[in-house]
Amino acid sequence: MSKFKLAMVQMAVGLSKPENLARATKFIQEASSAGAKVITLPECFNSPYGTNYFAEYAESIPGGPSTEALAKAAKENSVYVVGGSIPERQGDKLYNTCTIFNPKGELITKHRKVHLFDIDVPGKIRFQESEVLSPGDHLTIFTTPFCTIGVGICYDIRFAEMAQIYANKGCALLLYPGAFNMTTGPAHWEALQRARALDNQVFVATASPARDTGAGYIAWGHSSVVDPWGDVISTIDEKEGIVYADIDLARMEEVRKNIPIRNQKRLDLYNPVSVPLKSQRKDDLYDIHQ
Ligand SMILES: NC(=O)CC(=O)C(=O)O
Repeated sequence: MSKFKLAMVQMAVGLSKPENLARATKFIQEASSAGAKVITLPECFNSPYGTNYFAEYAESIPGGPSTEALAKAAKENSVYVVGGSIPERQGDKLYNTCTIFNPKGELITKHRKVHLFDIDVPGKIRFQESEVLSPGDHLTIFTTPFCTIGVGICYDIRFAEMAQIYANKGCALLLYPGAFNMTTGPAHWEALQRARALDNQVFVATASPARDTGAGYIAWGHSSVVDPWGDVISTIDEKEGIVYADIDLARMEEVRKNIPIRNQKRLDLYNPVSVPLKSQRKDDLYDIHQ
């Protein structure tokens, strides 16, 4: 199938976990009714985003109320659900984790944010996820009947090498649940999506929480879908809503044919960042769900 509808959910996230889960479920139903086959929630959709909240809202995966709600919603609506992220607890460690469900409601894989959001922009924003979270150690790819999809969480989008590996491994779509803020959002959010799309001639899509100006961390919003030409083909402002896009793989092939950078790389002059050869990597570096 070369065409399918993608939905990126920009939902309000508050202090009540049950209300957040009910909202996510309602949005999944709505997107499915509109014909979406792959539905993505925002980063930290079950909890406010903040290092002071992660431990309180953390769950084991699977087994917690958030993954149970997503499994049920995926099954009832017969859709792929890319569950934004939730704080995950395993042993004495916490992770920022995206769970991915198939249309039978089965958890097929999960992505733990591999690049933790540790920044300090004086006078603007200081955020140190590593004070409470541990980083993941896998890149995450899953296959659907529509296309192969690579997953990153928010800050992961800043790392071009990761996206390039996904593209080299056959991903046509990169999904980044994310929560940029009022400093980095206007400056970098769209530029990074367009950069990753242009570098790799793939579709790139983001899902942010809706903006809550009363929150400790104010999300930028502006969930979007960018096509392999670098055009923003669907987007939203800061309020709640769903961003839909028809992902047409023929468009990707056309762009790749028109501007064939993939066949023009001077690998004799620079090392490929992708390490697809088994001999060059640890066997467990990638979590690829076929
Ligand atoms: N919240 C993040 O992980 C990333 C972010 O806001 C940024 O890179 O800017």
